[in-house]
Amino acid sequence: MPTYQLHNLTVRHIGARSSSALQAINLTIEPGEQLALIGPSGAGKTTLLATLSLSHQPAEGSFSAFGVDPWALGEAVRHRLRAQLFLAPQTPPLPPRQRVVTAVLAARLPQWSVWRALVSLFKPADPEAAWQALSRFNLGDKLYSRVDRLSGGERQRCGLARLLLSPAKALLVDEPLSALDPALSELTLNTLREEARARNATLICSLHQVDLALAHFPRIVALRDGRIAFDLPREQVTPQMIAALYQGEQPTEAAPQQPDDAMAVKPGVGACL
Ligand SMILES: Nc1ncnc2c1ncn2[C@@H]1O[C@H](COP(=O)(O)OP(=O)(O)OP(=O)(O)O)[C@@H](O)[C@H]1O
Repeated sequence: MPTYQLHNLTVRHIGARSSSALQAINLTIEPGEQLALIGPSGAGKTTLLATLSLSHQPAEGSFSAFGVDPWALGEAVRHRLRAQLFLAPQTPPLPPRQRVVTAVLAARLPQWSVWRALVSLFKPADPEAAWQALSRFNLGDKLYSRVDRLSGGERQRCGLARLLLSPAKALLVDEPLSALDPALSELTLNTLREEARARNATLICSLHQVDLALAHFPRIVALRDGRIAFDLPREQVTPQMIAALYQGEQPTEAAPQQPDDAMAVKPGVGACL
């Protein structure tokens, strides 16, 4: 059963004056797949991730997650389905005065009773697990720091450490590298991919760094103006396609990277732009 199946999907933002944020989206995403969403600013990447995390109800078309249409379910059942999905937004909503350990352990709230959750606010329930998750993003030393004392990149990785503690089977990650240097970007993508592989979870990650998307992800879904421009194995993505996708835009380039495994496309994508 696919993790997601979208057919002719249209999504509109409430109150938006312009046309749909997503139009005629067709996508089938299998369990364990790892794919990158690319495309210029405003293309619809965040909207698609929000739709996949059940934050936006589609206006038209059909949508299923784990074989069911979440919007045909009652609120309580849909809420339980949400526990299977984890969206890591670009700017994680972390309470500023909270300790990092508490903020990270909050990923387990859906699994806890109200009583356990309340107690954990005062005495973190499993600091060792939080430390391990943070350490995988090179952030173990911030376990007891206050969230508002973290740098932008540290906050971003703190948000990703939450993902490691959630039991989700679909990991949705929105521009995780926007505040990270090249070495941490590499570490972050490797950690996310390892985690997804270890739990056979689906990983969908939006990226502005086209070279990193091609180096790390076997499948590339490109959006432009709310539509899928192409959906291809990375070996079939050509520099010309990338140039056309970003025509009139400037995709972000990271420092030169070595692909982590064999790939036919040379990531010299920036050169043609
Ligand atoms: N809350 C909102 N209300 C109205 N329109 C919105 C809202 N959020 C996004 N949009 C519009 O929807 C379209 C898609 O935006 P979205 O944020 O999904 O793009 P994106 O590809 O993630 O962009 P970026 O790379 O800049 O983050 C844009 O035209 C944007 O202006």
